[in-house]
Formats: sequence, structure tokens, C-alpha cells
Amino acid sequence: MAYAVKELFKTLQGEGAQAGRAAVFCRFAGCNLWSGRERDRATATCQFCDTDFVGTDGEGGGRFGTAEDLAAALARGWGPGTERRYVVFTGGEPLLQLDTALVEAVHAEGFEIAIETNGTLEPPPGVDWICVSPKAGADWVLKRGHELKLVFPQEAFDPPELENLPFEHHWLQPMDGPDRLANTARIVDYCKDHPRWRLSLQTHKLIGIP
Ligand SMILES: C[S@@+](CC[C@H](N)C(=O)[O-])C[C@H]1O[C@@H](n2cnc3c(N)ncnc32)[C@H](O)[C@@H]1O
Ligand SMILES: Nc1nc2[nH]cc(C(=O)O)c2c(=O)[nH]1
Ligand code: SF4
Ligand SMILES: [Mg+2]
Repeated sequence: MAYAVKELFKTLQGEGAQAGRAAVFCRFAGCNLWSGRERDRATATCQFCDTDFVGTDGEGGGRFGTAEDLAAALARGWGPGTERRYVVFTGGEPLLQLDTALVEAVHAEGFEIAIETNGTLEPPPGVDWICVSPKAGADWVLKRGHELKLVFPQEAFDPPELENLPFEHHWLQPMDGPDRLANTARIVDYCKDHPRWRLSLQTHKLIGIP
């Protein structure tokens, strides 16, 4: 199948347990919880999104006709060297497009594969690192993985009800926006009393990298 990619760039993973790790980010166009248009935000299922995932006009973006074409672009995006190649498929919602053919082609280029997903869709087999970030009001089906990253606060989610789900890491990430500092302070207090949970900062924003 063909793949619509908003942008493709190398940076450091900014969030969660892999923060600080070099990665090629492949941001797929489109999401099932918001059109991406500002005029639809107030009526969307997910209303706090910090990302432009509309179209294919970003840095390194475009339409890729085959899995091999996209895998080759990821390899170019990584640059010289084949050690520790790491790709983060995000979006938008990556599981609208990531399929077995792409997983196989990207593994063949020597990459470990991570996804950032809203948890409404099942991943294809073979994904090496699964980060699930559930959204209030959405149909949450993927309740296992490597890390659970709950953007906080979302009134519909009570952390104690999620802390026994089978994830290796349980994160609370402050909702960015006008209340980011207050949200962060609430998480600090919460984590002090609930050590099962840890604070995930969006470190790329703090240091001004993509
Ligand atoms: C833009 S989303 C794309 C991947 C997928 N659609 C998802 O929601 O997980 C990437 C990550 O950013 C988080 N995120 C989006 N908007 C945010 C905000 N305003 N503050 C903090 N995290 C945010 C999401 O929860 C997710 O973990
Ligand atoms: N550096 C960096 N790390 C990230 N981790 C998750 C991101 C995302 O938008 O999915 C993201 C992002 O946009 N940039
Ligand atoms: S589910 Fe993810 S990409 Fe979609 S609108 Fe929400 S945060 Fe943005
Ligand atoms: Mg982001």
C-alpha cells in the first residue's frame, strides 16, 4: 500500500523511557480522533493535540508508493552508520498506516521499530517498542505494551485504575497548553505519593529540538 507521511526527520526521542535516544521520526498524516483542522478541534474526540499532522508537506514528508521506498527514506534520514538504528512511527495515528509489509521492510534496513499510538487500533506483529497514550472518549483496545503514557489531566482516567495494566513503565505526561506548569506540579505531587507512576517531560520542547 502507499503511505502518506507528514514529516520524516532525525532527532532524539523526547519522551518516556527512550528519552534521549537518537531516532528517525516518521510522522504519518491523519488521525482517527481529530481531523487536524483547528475549526474541528472543539468537537473532536481528542482536543489537546500539540501536533500538525495534516498533509504531506513537512520536512522529509511525501507519499511513498511502497514499503521499500519508505524504508529507504528512513535509512537516508538516519544517515551514515547502521548501529542502533531506531525509528519512531507517530502521527497522527500511525496504526492507520503501519502494516506488516512496512515492519518487514524497516527491519530489513536494520531498524528497531517504536510506535506512539492512541491505543484505538491493534499493531501489526513485530513492533519492538509500543507506547500507548489513551484518549478520553475514544475506544481503547490496546491495553498492553512497553509504556503507558497518560497525558494528565484527563478527567475520564483515574491512574489507580490503570496501574496494573501490563506495561513495563507507567508515565504521567503534563498536558501542554496554558496549564502546563500547573499540570506538571500536580504530577509531581501525585508521583511522590504513588511511586508506580513517573513524570514524563517533553524534553525536546525544553531544549528546542523537533
Ligand atoms: C501527537 S501524538 C501522535 C501519536 C498518537 N496519535 C497518540 O496520540 O499517541 C504523540 C504523543 O504526544 C502526546 N501529546 C499530544 N498532545 C499533547 C499535549 N498537548 N501535551 C502533552 N502530550 C501531548 C500524545 O498523547 C502522544 O503520547
Ligand atoms: N523529539 C520528539 N520526541 C517525541 N516523542 C513523541 C513525539 C510525538 O510527537 O509522537 C515526539 C516529537 O514530536 N519529538
Ligand atoms: S490521538 Fe494523537 S495525533 Fe490524534 S489528535 Fe490525539 S494526540 Fe493528536
Ligand atoms: Mg510531538
